[in-house]
Amino acid sequence: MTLLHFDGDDLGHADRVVLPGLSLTLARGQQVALLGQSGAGKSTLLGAIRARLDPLAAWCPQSHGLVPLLSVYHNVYMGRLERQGALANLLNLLRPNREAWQAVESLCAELGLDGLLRRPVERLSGGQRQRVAIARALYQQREIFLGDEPLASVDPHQALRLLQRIQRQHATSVIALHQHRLALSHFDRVIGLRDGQVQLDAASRELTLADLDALYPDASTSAAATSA
Ligand SMILES: Nc1ncnc2c1ncn2[C@@H]1O[C@H](COP(=O)(O)OP(=O)(O)OP(=O)(O)O)[C@@H](O)[C@H]1O
Repeated sequence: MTLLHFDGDDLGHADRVVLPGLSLTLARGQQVALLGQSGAGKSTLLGAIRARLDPLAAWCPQSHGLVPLLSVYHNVYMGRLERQGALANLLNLLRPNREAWQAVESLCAELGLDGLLRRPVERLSGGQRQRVAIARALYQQREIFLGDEPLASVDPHQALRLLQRIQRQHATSVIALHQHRLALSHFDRVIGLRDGQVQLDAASRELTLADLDALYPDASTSAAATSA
């Protein structure tokens, strides 16, 4: 079932079109990997998809969007802020309610963040912050998952585990990533951007690593990406 359709749309930013005349259809029930070299427009496309799908989509941004001074618990809890009234949120900031605490605790345990709920995010490693950002997106409990390189700062084993966790909860996802083997093995469809266009859009089972390499004109980038 069609989820959204871009029909020759110019996507970009206030003063700059990045993806001119973009045509693309996304369907429910598809796990989509979004590839392309740095600057190809992955974040721009994800932003446009997010704007169309809100409030159906959970969002895990590239910059993580965490509040460094607040605890892991509070950062994850923020995923559902808009579902509660202001007073409930304020009280929960001062003194977490037990139900919310348990839910966040069990989610964090699944992501290898056990024992860290009270720690300010500024005192976490890059990979731990990444997992907090994923936990916050999972905590949103939306139908669709949109992730802008959510697996960038974790090791390959963790990346696989986190991806499986994300996809178990979301039958539909669009995730920007640079791990080509994962794109072929754990996604239904690969969309590849290059030179402001969708250069590749195919079922992952029909693709090879060489097809994905062609999205990266810089050979060294390509070697780094495919080795993951
Ligand atoms: N807010 C903005 N205003 C104007 N131009 C922008 C803005 N954000 C990004 N761009 C430009 O749009 C182009 C695409 O950027 P985008 O962030 O979408 O690429 P990307 O594929 O996500 O890159 P990366 O892998 O490095 O995150 C780049 O040339 C970038 O400089």
